[in-house]
Amino acid sequence: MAAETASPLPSNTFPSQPTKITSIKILAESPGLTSIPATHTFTPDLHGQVTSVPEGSIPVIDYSLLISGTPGQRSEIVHELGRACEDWGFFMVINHGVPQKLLSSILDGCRGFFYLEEEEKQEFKGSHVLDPIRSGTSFNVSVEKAFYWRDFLKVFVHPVFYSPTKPAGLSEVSLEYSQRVREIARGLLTGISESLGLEGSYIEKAMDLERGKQIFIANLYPTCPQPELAMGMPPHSDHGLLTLLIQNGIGGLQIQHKGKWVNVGTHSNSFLVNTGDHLEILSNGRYKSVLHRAMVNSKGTRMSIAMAHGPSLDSVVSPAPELLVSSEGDEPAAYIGMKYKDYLELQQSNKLDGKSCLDRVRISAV
Ligand SMILES: O=C(O)CCC(=O)C(=O)O
Ligand SMILES: [Fe+2]
Repeated sequence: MAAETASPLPSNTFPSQPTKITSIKILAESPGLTSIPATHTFTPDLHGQVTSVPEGSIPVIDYSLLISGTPGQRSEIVHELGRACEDWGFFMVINHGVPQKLLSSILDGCRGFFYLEEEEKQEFKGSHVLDPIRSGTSFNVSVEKAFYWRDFLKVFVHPVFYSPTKPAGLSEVSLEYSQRVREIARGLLTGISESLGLEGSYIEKAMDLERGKQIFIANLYPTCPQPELAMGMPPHSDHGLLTLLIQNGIGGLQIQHKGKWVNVGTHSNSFLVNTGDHLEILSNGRYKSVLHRAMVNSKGTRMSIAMAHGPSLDSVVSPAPELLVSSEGDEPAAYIGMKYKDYLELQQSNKLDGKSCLDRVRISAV
């Protein structure tokens, strides 16, 4: 693995640092750290050009209108959802009904996990992509050339609920949070099905959401002495259908929109939602999976919690046949079918040669 072949770091620059970095939090807490290791350095142009979108241009979906609005309000929101998925692959959800207290509690619980002693976290390390609890650093260390300024905890919370047993209380809060967020994701997917001209329950049934995979991902991005040379999480798209994200009031998420990186900022009491690879496949490319990345800063530790909602592991995901016929004639399928489980394994493998997993299932136009 690249992490094991990295050359030792000069001891005068990084005083008390182990050669193999297993926690960015520990590294960031090293006394007198003023620069970052070569293993974690990116060339500045990787940050690319960033634009700030004018306030109000990121789509906002009022969830309460989707669930309990008048028929007219509901059809308006379904239309807005479709536009948001098509134009951005990203939107904010407000009036979702999850109490602010639960959002704070889950962020506190995850902070508690990251602040456990390193030895205590060892039992939750995991190794395989299908291990129900995994924690560690970076993104996918087996295939990366440079490492990211990020520690993470990844837990499967549905169809079987798992949780680290420490810190006390995390498990209960995580169960409640997972259930509430899953309900919202299902409500949104009902609206998204309708926006595609399908029955409301289409995605629910076709993707077997009763047994759908829900993955809880907590990210910790400690303060970084050289944020312009580091990356919290590289540009990527999420597997699955929809990811719902919250953060601790410190921004860092950027999404790609019309070829430019856009700062998303912080929006208290709302979920930031992005469409995933399997919605792109199911919709035959109408709703593209959005590229996004996380930047770091020198001012404060950032935390985010992403909740990914995918099909059941055994679902074979391919374009919905109903979307391949239109009044203008037949539309060819643009993706091959692949079992969700196989997709996850392929994504984490080193068999992609720098390509995205989506490229592997996309049928290129001849
Ligand atoms: O921390 C963020 O804002 C992004 C997290 C993310 O993209 C992920 O966990 O997949
Ligand atoms: Fe992501």
